[in-house]
Amino acid sequence: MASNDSDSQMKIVHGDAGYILEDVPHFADYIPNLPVFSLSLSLFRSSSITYANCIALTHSLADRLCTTFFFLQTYPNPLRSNPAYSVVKQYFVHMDDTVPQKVVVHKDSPRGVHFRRAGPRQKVYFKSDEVHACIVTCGGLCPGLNTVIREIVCGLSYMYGVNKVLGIDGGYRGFYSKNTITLTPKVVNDIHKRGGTILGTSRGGHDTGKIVDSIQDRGINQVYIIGGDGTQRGATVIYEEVRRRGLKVAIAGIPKTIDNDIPVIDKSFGFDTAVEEAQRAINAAHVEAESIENGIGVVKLMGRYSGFIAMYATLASRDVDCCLIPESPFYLEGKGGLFEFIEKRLKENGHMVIVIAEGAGQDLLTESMQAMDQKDASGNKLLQDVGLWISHKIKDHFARKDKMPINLKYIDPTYMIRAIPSNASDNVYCTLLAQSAVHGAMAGYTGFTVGLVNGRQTYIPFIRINERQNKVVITDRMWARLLSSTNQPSFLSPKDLEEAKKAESPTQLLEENNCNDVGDAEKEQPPKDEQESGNHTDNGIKTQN
Ligand SMILES: Nc1ncnc2c1ncn2[C@@H]1O[C@H](COP(=O)(O)OP(=O)(O)OP(=O)(O)O)[C@@H](O)[C@H]1O
Ligand SMILES: O=P(O)(O)OC[C@H]1O[C@](O)(CO)[C@@H](O)[C@@H]1O
Ligand SMILES: [Mg+2]
Repeated sequence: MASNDSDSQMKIVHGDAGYILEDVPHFADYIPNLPVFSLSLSLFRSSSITYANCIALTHSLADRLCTTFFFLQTYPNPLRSNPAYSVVKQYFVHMDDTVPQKVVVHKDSPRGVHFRRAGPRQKVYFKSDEVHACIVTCGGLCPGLNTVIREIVCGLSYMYGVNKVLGIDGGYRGFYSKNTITLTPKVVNDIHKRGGTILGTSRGGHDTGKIVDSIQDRGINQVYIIGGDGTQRGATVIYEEVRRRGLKVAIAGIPKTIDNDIPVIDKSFGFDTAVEEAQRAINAAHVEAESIENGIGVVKLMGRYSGFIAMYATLASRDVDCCLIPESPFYLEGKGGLFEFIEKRLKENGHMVIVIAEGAGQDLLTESMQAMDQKDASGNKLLQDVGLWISHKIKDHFARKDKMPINLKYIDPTYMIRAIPSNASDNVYCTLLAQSAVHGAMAGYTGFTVGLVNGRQTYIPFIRINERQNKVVITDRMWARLLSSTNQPSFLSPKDLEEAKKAESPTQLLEENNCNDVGDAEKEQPPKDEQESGNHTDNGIKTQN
């Protein structure tokens, strides 16, 4: 049984044994079906024309009606006759295929939340020459943006014979304030080898009415929106307005962020590339630090609210002695503080490397500096430079009379790790995301973000993507692994720890239940929210297959 939830963004379908499908919207939810076959039959009965002619006649009439009044009509998927796909056994995704959000389960656990599996469908809701697609990139840069653009253009063209694709220049505001760029497979052929986005990007400038007017005026019927959490929220209101106007326009989101702060999905594209590039900075910091007495290398990495890049770059490098992230509070002075740890490590090893995410320690900065309450055009808080601040603090501390002399080098590669082209693995990931988005839009789905869940491509309702930010859970095993790898203190006071446990209790509960005590879990079904967030993986980020 299906029921519609908040603004029809999520259709919930319940099945046996606690199965829940959090489905994505479809044109059929709000555009009336054209009764093609009843029309054909009535014509056939009432006239002397043959049945075949009658079907052809109604189809052509239906085509015209569809174009004018947005009635729905389906067509066989052109991939059926595509030599690349016709040999693939079971190429089309079964309409009942869904992917579980949680793969670690107990014997008697409910089956839990599922998402619709992405991929090509038997029937499509657009004829190739009817499609007029557009692509827009918003928010900060991220490795792989050009690859996604390339693969949407090539996917539409090579798989579905679609040749009308526009690039929107400079983010959301480009819909109404700039010219468009014509995108063809030839134009995008080499772009995956370049960093950035050939379409340009921006923050702010989201005027829903003007954007949808522009979509309508240009006759666009597929909109591919590539961007982070803010962008996906913007895509949601565009979808809602499109639906309110009853337009046959598919709105498909492709999640982008090197911060990896988008929930539900295994990880965002470009993240691997950013972590890899961060190694070069960490390596340089290490070389500098170990070449000089009491050398300290400080590296600042991106991560406004989520410390995934810092955590993964630290784990990958093995040269890092201390990793500081926004999710884990720390303090400088006194027993158990950062200065004490630095002194200890320098005495042990003669050098050390500190990796700090840009959003870490912002509370300490505002304590010691004048509070800066500025925001960017999208409303994101502008952060103060924690790398510079902590470098000064460490230098000042060790410059005191009774302290050891230190040599500190500060490296800030923040923009360098996101302005590069994607690596091989991200390129493959970008290709799959782009192709899944194209299949979804062609199949009439809308209001969805495409994403990898437990290694499978899925369509996720916008509402699930918007409901929270993905963060490192410091009471999870992955952060514990990092602490044991660097052998750094957690810097958490008992009060901090208590708060962290409270904030992230669902995950912690699940982990505890997994290892120690299943009693409580069996006694009481956790609320829906808790069941969902208990899907943290052993590595904090799931890898793609
Ligand atoms: N709630 C919202 N409603 C409508 N538009 C929004 C909303 N939040 C953000 N946007 C728009 O989305 C675009 C991108 O947002 P933002 O600058 O926050 O980047 P992002 O997509 O979160 O990417 P990242 O933070 O990873 O760089 C901007 O044009 C912004 O105006
Ligand atoms: O300087 P900009 O372009 O606003 O981007 C900075 C922000 O973008 C991000 O990389 C997210 O895209 C954050 O980590 C960072 O705070
Ligand atoms: Mg964001």
